[in-house]
Amino acid sequence: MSTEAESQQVDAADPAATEVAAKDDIEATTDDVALRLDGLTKRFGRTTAVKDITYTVERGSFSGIVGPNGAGKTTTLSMISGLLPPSSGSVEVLGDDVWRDRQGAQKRIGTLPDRLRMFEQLTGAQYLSYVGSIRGLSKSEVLERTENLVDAFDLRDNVNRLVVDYSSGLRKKLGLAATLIHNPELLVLDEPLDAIDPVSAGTIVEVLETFTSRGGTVLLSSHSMDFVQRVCDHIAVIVDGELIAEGDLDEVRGELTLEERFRRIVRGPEESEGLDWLDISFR
Ligand SMILES: Nc1ncnc2c1ncn2[C@@H]1O[C@H](COP(=O)(O)OP(=O)(O)OP(=O)(O)O)[C@@H](O)[C@H]1O
Repeated sequence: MSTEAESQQVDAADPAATEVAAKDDIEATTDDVALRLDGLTKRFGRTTAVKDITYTVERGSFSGIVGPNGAGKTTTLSMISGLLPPSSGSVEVLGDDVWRDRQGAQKRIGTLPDRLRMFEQLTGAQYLSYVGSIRGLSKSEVLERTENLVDAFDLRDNVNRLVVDYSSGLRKKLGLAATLIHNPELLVLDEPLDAIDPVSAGTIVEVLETFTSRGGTVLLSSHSMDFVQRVCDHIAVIVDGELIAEGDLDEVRGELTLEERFRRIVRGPEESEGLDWLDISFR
């Protein structure tokens, strides 16, 4: 018997060693998880916007949440980011309970909320510097990272203009750049490509793919099935606040395109009904 095999046999007979090995296994598994939702629920008065969602996102993955309008995507992402307290259930980011140590968790998360408020009278560069400084970066880090982000998000031509003059797409790009300035481990992005032109979308996807290739994790919501299908390796479908399908892209869509699968899951009416009067073809 080899020395290694002998030691394995001895370890297997030793309860303490077995316990250590089991603990290592659990830690290895926990290490692979970026986000764990357990029974996450949000009620607004009589409306239950998010119902008992249990969901796990692996570290390094590019995960997409899809669902019809009002399904509960924004509410879910807001609870994950520490912006909206859950009614019940828990959110763990990289092993830490977000709602037990919100500030600690937020250091590890970069958030692009649904309606991002910005300081309108700052220039793009000043806005990034401001976000960097409240994130606790040194002056030199702020300067260096602002420069890098301006280039990465192709904001050079607009960086000295006031935010108030930015278009919706430019605001979104600036907001996305700001989510990265503190080098987070998890990005939580609500509709990141909303109002973004195709060229800028390509730029953003490149940045996000670089982020995941270096161990970061992305969780985003989107109404664009094309985009989700192109970039996400894991998908969750939420309807009426409930998680009704999740898995790898191929598991969720099967033989169909994601858009077809989504339509079947959500069962929207194929045609608009009751709008017969909306017809000018014989005028
Ligand atoms: N602050 C609030 N007070 C009351 N109801 C709310 C509040 N925020 C959200 N809701 C309700 O919760 C449900 C889920 O809303 P949410 O914004 O999370 O959906 P969504 O999937 O992001 O929708 P969309 O795709 O249209 O952005 C909706 O019925 C919405 O009206």
